[in-house]
Amino acid sequence: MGRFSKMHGLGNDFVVIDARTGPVAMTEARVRAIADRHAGIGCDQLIMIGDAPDADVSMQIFNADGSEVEACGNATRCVPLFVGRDVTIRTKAGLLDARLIDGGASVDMGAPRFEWDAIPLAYAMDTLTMPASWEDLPAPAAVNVGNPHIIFFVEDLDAVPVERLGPLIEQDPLFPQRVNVNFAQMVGDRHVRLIVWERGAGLTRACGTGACATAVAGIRRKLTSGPVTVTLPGGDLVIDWTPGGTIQMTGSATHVFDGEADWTRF
Ligand SMILES: N[C@@H](CCC[C@H](N)C(=O)O)C(=O)O
Repeated sequence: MGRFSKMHGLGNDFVVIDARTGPVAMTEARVRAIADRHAGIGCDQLIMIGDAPDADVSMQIFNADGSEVEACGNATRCVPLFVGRDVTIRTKAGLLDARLIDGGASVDMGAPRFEWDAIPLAYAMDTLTMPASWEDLPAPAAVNVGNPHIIFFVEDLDAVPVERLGPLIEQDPLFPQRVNVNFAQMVGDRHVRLIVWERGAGLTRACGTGACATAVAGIRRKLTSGPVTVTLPGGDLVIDWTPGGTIQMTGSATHVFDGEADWTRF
């Protein structure tokens, strides 16, 4: 039997497995079965915490569709809560520092990247105002914050057909590794509303890296300046970034329950 914790950051939920006590073989099919909300435990992402030679712990991140990815902001805030103290975390996107605060955590998410081949895009173009549009949504920005994001700043967020456009853009051949799709509306000088269609997970209640990418794109476009409050369907994150620096993300992290499961049954 293997132990796990059910956790979430603003309703973006995780099955967190402690692989420090023994290896857990995770296949794409097994992740999909565990993440299944009807026949499995149910989660947006499955997180495996392990040992790391150069950090307190390592974190592996799997989307609900079984794909392994580089970064997950909301899960990163859950890691110090899971471990019980401030931690350095080795991820595929680099080494991250996560500090516990009252009710959540603050994380240094590293420096964003803007080069077209770092997003990555299929061919060279300006990533601040992309010469591309989907239906009547023009000129998005692209940012890599460990994982790839595209951000549309819109006038009326409620009018965007997120569930129709999200998967279409996620799978567009312009994005060789697919993409997380962010729809954002400025609602104040330092306040943005955001809905995210996540690569490999679909519509989630919150996306930490999406909030980081959106705040960075808004600051680069001079629509806002940090710290920026990002309101997602699941609640608020505060994101701070100054050009040339690293991104600071602060917000809640929640432990729901602990359980045991026989992973070979999935
Ligand atoms: N929910 C996450 C992002 C998870 C990974 C993402 N779907 C991807 O494929 O890159 C967050 O809080 O950042």
